[in-house]
Amino acid sequence: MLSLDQVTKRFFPGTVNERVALDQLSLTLNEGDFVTVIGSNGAGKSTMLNVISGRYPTDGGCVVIDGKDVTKSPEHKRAAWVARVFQDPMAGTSPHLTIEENLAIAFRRGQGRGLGMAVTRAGREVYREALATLELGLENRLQMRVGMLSGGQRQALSLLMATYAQPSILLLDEHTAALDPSRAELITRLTGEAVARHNLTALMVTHNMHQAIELGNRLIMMHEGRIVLEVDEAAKRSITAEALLEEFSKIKGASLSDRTLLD
Ligand SMILES: Nc1ncnc2c1ncn2[C@@H]1O[C@H](COP(=O)(O)OP(=O)(O)OP(=O)(O)O)[C@@H](O)[C@H]1O
Repeated sequence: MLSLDQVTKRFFPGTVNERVALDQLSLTLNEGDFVTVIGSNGAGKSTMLNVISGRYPTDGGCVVIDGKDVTKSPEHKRAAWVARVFQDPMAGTSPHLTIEENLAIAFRRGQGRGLGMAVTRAGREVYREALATLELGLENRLQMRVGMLSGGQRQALSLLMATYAQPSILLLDEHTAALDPSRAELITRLTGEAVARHNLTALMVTHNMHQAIELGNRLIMMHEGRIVLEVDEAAKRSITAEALLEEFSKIKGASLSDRTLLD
């Protein structure tokens, strides 16, 4: 479903500022895997997502999605397979369009151009049904402009828009970090539900240890552009935040990100 094979990414190569953000990183996600990613500051977590989405070209190795080598595919082409929810709740939706217009665009993703944001009667029923799963009452506010929604409501909508079209890979980029604790809790729950409903393959970067443990069936820890710990499905069921911290403290020179939330 997703495979990174010996992927290297350098910034400012050949200069005194050279940074190796990803160092021959290899990772495979099988269909339905949901991998949570934690690590130190500057470990390469965001860079890994950017290399998968095609935002950054690689300096070595390859990225394979659904058996297709997409290493050289630009971001807009990979958008047919890769969906992403960003930290900023404002990033995933268009504030000047209504809820139903945003959904019309998202739900037609990958079905070619033409209808754009046109809303049909049949479409409206589909949107209402999908919005009802969020349990936020948005199904009764289809014609409201998205700019009027709260950050938590917008992030819930972004999540729905990213997951509904069942992307081959869902990237979650600290997508609850900008929300207050109760909204973060809601989005965490909705994330688990959406991934399970569509049997999605997902990769989630988080600084929230509780979330990293609660969500997903596998966990990886990154440091200096490499994966330094992999927790498989069986081990993840019983792992604790304390055990993860203990593992991290064994890595020479490593400290968990200063934004880490322990509960
Ligand atoms: N656009 C960029 N230009 C130059 N250097 C970059 C760029 N993006 C990332 N880096 C560098 O690459 C390394 C990895 O950064 P990255 O943002 O991927 O880490 P991260 O694990 O997401 O960190 P954090 O948890 O602090 O957000 C860092 O040394 C960072 O300074």
